[in-house]
Amino acid sequence: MIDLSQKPAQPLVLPSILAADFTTLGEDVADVLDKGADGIHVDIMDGHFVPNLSIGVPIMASLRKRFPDAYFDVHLMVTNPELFVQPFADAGADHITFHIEATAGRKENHEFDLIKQIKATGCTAGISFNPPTTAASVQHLVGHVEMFLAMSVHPGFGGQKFIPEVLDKIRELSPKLPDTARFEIDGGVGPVNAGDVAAAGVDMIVAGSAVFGAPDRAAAIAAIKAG
Ligand SMILES: O=C(CO)[C@H](O)[C@H](O)COP(=O)(O)O
Ligand SMILES: [Fe+2]
Repeated sequence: MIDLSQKPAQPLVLPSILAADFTTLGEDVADVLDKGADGIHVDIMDGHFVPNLSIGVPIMASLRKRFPDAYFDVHLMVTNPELFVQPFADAGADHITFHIEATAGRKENHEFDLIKQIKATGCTAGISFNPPTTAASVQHLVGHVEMFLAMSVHPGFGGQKFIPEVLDKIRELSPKLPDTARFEIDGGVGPVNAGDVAAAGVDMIVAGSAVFGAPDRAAAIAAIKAG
């Protein structure tokens, strides 16, 4: 089980099930957990915040039922995160990340209400920010969330090309985090750039295609951890 308050010796690797085969999802998840994955990244898309749909609460519940001890990192790419926090927590999420962009135009301090709502469920809370969003836009949440998630692709689809400019934002923000908070990156990360992202200050790596699409998943996970 991942404890976000502890800095890991090596970056943690969380395969995104967006790149799994949904007809054999349980087998794919069992396989990557067996091959060294530290947890599973669950991408939730509403067709509104991002131009794609993915999965919903029943899949989360089935995964938790089959994998009672696994760590599930839920990434909400939705316009109204407040509607989905409790359902995903009830379905078995350990951690819930929402997007700062989803709070634009909402009432002042909406992000603090969301963080409070997530923590009230017993989950840890994360804030995500898209490639065009500055690190300064989320800096006021240092000390309030257990995880920062830098998107290194435009959210909505797996298998996209890594946007290297995001590394500058990670270098800017990561030294400001307390030891008890983690920095995650999501999108286009694999063995070829894992060393660069770790050097920039990331200690949790989401990898979809680079793990599920690898001929040797154990080797891919080990290579991402090793950088
Ligand atoms: O949030 C996401 C997309 O919005 C996914 O987690 C991400 O794209 C992972 O997939 P890959 O490693 O294939 O890029
Ligand atoms: Fe994601």
